[in-house]
Amino acid sequence: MTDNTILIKDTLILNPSDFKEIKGSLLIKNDKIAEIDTDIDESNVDKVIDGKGKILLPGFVNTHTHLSMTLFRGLADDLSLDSWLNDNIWPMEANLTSEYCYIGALLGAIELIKSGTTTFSDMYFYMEDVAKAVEESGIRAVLSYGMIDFGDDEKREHEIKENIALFEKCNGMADGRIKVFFGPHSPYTASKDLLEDVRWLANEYNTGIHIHVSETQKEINDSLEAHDLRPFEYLDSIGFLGPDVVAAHSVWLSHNEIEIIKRNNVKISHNPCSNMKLASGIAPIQDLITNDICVGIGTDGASSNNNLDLIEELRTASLLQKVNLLNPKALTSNEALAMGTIRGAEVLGLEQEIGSIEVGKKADLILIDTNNANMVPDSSATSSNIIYSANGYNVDTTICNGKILMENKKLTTLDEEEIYKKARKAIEELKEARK
Ligand SMILES: CSC[C@H]1O[C@@H](n2cnc3c(O)ncnc32)[C@H](O)[C@@H]1O
Ligand SMILES: [Zn+2]
Repeated sequence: MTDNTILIKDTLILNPSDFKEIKGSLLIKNDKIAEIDTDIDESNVDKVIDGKGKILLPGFVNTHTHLSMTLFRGLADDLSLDSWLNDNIWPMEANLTSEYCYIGALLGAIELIKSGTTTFSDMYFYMEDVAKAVEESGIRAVLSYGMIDFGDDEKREHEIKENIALFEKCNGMADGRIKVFFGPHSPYTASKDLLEDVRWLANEYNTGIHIHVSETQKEINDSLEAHDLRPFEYLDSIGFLGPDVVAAHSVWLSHNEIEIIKRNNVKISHNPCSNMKLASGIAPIQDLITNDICVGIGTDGASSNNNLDLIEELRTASLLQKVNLLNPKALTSNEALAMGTIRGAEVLGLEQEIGSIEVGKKADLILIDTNNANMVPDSSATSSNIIYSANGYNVDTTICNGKILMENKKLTTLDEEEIYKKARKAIEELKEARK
């Protein structure tokens, strides 16, 4: 079989693992980066992309989302987490079907690809249908089934069976673009037995765990009441934590909990827009980074954000730390860019494959077009122009696993209009079913 080659020529390559900039070209061979040089011969190359006036970056990594929830965008705004979830989202989710989750995931995949995200980590229901959307769209994903048992033994067994079935069916699927984690929803919805079973299963299957932790003050108070311990103290006390645990939100942390996170090498997914919109709080991200804790970025679902634009999420993360600490040097544009790429890859245990631009790594790459009003002039450092000035709409090309998913803003794998039509119909039906 002959190699499939793509040359991205005459571009500005910015590698967030060392922030070195190269003016030159990059050659993709099949699914991997094959060569990076100031000049690469373009004869015998299957496809040439002109990168002039563009910045080449690794694709962004969204470490916490619920892709099918894109259907619920704008459905329940201006609410606290408690009321958003209990009175609005859970009643809507009761009527979800595999088809709705599939359409919601396709809708989300369009938004991810268009705004430069090539990998996302998801915890939700009907995950085999999300896997189907991942396979068809060409994106990369870490999928987990969201397990909730509220202490019910029968439910626990069912939830565990679902996540194991997902692992057995989908781990390694889509040419290896899909990995499966275990997804206990949170310490307040998953019993101690379920959390202990998940810890054992993650070791047995040699995979990761995706969980919401310490999102609101209410969660801290409830945990203190139930266990006399804060959420991370409780998870530590039952031996749940480890380097394979990805804790979303992690907003309300005591000094002792930061120590616990560090000691267990737990990975954090920071979700600033969702935390702001639900008025949950401000996570101590600068503190975590200073403590050498690995922090990636995530949007959470589009129902609590309300979009999946990681450039906007990184900008918000940076500005929020600055204003919270009254320190303009907090979460710099370099730190934010790393958080959206190489740190995100580390959070998901994928740093050997993705997250930076290096020969031998997977060709998950994006081009940002600087010839847009909001990016001219580019007198600042390149990372500053991306984090402080750009947004997802400036992405014009997205490549995942060596395959072009969007070129010059045109999607190659998904039919936008068709999916928008189906998504509009799906949410109307779901709203009708709730009445
Ligand atoms: C059991 S599948 C995932 C479950 O999580 C819900 N969810 C979405 N966003 C949040 C959040 O910020 N905190 C807690 N739970 C969240 C989602 O609606 C599903 O029910
Ligand atoms: Zn979430």
